[in-house]
Amino acid sequence: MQKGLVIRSTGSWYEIRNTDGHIFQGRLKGKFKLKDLKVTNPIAVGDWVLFEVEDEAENTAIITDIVPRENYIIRQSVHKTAHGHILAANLDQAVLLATLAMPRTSLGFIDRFLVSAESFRIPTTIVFNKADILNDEGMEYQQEIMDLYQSIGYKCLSTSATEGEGVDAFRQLLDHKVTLLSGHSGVGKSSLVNAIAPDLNLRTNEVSTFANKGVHTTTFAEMFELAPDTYIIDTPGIKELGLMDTSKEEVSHYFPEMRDRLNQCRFHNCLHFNEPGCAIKEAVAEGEIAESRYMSYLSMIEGVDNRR
Ligand SMILES: Nc1nc2c(ncn2[C@@H]2O[C@H](COP(=O)(O)OP(=O)(O)OP(=O)(O)O)[C@@H](O)[C@H]2O)c(=O)[nH]1
Ligand SMILES: [Zn+2]
Repeated sequence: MQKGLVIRSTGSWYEIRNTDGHIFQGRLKGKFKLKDLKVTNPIAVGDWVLFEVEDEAENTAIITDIVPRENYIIRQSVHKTAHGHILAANLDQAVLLATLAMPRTSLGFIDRFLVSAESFRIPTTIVFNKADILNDEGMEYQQEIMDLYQSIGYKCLSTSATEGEGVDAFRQLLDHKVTLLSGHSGVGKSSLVNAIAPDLNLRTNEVSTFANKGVHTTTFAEMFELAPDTYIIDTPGIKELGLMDTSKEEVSHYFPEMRDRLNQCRFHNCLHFNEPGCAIKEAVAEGEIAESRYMSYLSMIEGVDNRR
C-alpha cells in the first residue's frame, strides 16, 4: 500500500505521484463506492489516495481509498438537481490573476471570484499583472483598488511578468503551497509562471500522451509542480467557480466587510436591499463599504434568485 497525490485526472485515469516522486497511472478499484457526496467524479486533482501497484513495469496502480479532504472546489451543474463536479481538492490558497491594463479585469469578476473562494473557505490573493503598461493615472487607480481589497483583508500584489517586477514576491507567495491559479485568458498566467519556473512550460505540458487516454479531457484541472512541495492548479477553460450550495441570505456572509455588520441590521433575514434599519446600506452610504462591492453583492443575490 502506498500513498500518493493525484496530479492529473481524465475521469477514468488518474496520474498519481507517490512520496518519492514516482509517477503511476491509476484507476479505481472496480467496486469502489462513492462516499455520500453528490458529485460525478469520485477523485480530483489534489486528492491524496491510497493505492496498490498493479504492474511495476507499466507503472499502473489501483486506487483503494481517498484520504479525507481538507477542502475542495466544486462546479455545480446548471441543473440544480444534477450532480456537481469536483475540480480540485486540498487547496492551500487561490491566486486570482487580474489586470487593470488589457484585457482589463472587471471588479464584478474579481468580487464573484472572491465570493466563490469564501464559500469554499479558500484564502485568496489578488495579483494585478501588467503594471508596466499602466500610465500614472492607471497606477493610481491600481493603488486605489489594491487599497480597497486590502482593507477588506485580501492580500494584493502588483506584478509585471515581462519586466520581472513583483516576480520574487509571487514566487514567495506560492512557496510550499498548493495554489489554485485563476484569471481570464490573456492576463498573463503562463507568462508569470514561466517567469518563476522557466523549465515548466505551462501550456505545452497540457498535451501529453496521458491525456489522450481519457474520454473527456476538457474541464479537468491540472496540477503542476513548480518547485519541491510547490504546486499550482490550473483549470483551463473554466471561467467562474460558482458557489457552494448557497441561499440568498448567505451571500452577504461571503463579503467579509458585510459579515462583520450583519447582526446590526434590524431584521435578521435582511437582504440589505431596501429594508428599513439596514446596517449594510448605512455603511455603504457612509463610505465604509465600497459602492462597487455593494453593486457586486446586489447582482449576485439576483443571480442566486434566478437559479432557485
Ligand atoms: N506588458 C505586459 N504584457 C504581458 C505581461 N504578462 C503577460 N503579458 C502578455 O500578455 C499576453 C498573454 O499572456 P499569457 O501569459 O499567455 O496569458 P494567460 O493568462 O496564460 O492566457 P491563457 O493561456 O489564454 O489563459 C502575452 O502576449 C504576454 O506576453 C506583463 O506583465 N506585461
Ligand atoms: Zn441589512
